[in-house]
Amino acid sequence: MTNRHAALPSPSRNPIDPDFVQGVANRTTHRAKIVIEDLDFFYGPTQALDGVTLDIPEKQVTGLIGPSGCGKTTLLRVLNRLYDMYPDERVTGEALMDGESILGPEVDLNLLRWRIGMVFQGPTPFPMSIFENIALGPRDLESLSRQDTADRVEESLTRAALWSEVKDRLSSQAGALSIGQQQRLCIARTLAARPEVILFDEPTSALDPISGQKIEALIADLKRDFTVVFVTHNMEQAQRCADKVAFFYLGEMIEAGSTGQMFDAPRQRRTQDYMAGTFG
Ligand SMILES: Nc1ncnc2c1ncn2[C@@H]1O[C@H](COP(=O)(O)OP(=O)(O)OP(=O)(O)O)[C@@H](O)[C@H]1O
Repeated sequence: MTNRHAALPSPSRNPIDPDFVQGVANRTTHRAKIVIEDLDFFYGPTQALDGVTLDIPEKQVTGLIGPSGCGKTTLLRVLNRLYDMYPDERVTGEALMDGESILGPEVDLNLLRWRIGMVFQGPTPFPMSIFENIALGPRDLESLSRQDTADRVEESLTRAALWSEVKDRLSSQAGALSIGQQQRLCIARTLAARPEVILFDEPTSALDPISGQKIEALIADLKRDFTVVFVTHNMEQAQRCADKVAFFYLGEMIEAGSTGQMFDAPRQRRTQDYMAGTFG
């Protein structure tokens, strides 16, 4: 990796140049955990991302917003290489984590998905017990002992704010949990891998308001230890949870900046219109 990603745009450039201003807003003062550079993505002939450049700050929450079909989910799918399972999907450009390519052919995809976990829109528990849902991955992949596995299950469920609700019924089927609990179980399953980055794709859209609030609180807490990226259609949720917001439109990343700046003083007309509810 070159070190051009780590630095702010050169101060010798004209500071009123809008590209310079946007560059500063996009590159926050936090170290970038992930750097996305000029990324294009194609589903067969359909281009879904067009020249996306974005830094994801470490141990911060980054919210991806924008109207339906603008490429938010596609970007998450790129970051943990889900597209790799589909031969007609392809990406160009670069995405780096800690300076190393996520997209190169040499990347160990199992390890990558361990380091970059993903929580989907609706809960996707495995048809097995609560305990096994969490234990399955780390026990097999890290060859954990029985006790270490049990400890990891407790640690993960505690961190996902579910332990007190399920500790007396760990052998029950996960499918018997409420939908909100199932979503926290899926978060616990992701945490059990001890990832560095967690991607959430509209994590509360299938939940009732109370369950949604619990997930929001969880996201806010997780950034103490993890880098979080989440997709949301809910502007209030973006304001409550995100430190940084990136606005997408028709596959392009139009504008990114601190949540305060993006909501109080968006620079681009399309961002203003979207925030104001004029379209989308
Ligand atoms: N499997 C696919 N095959 C072809 N085109 C796809 C596929 N999945 C998504 N697309 C297209 O790619 C574009 C981006 O889709 P994506 O799901 O990333 O948008 P999004 O912003 O997450 O939308 P939403 O907010 O509705 O979830 C859209 O035009 C969509 O129709």
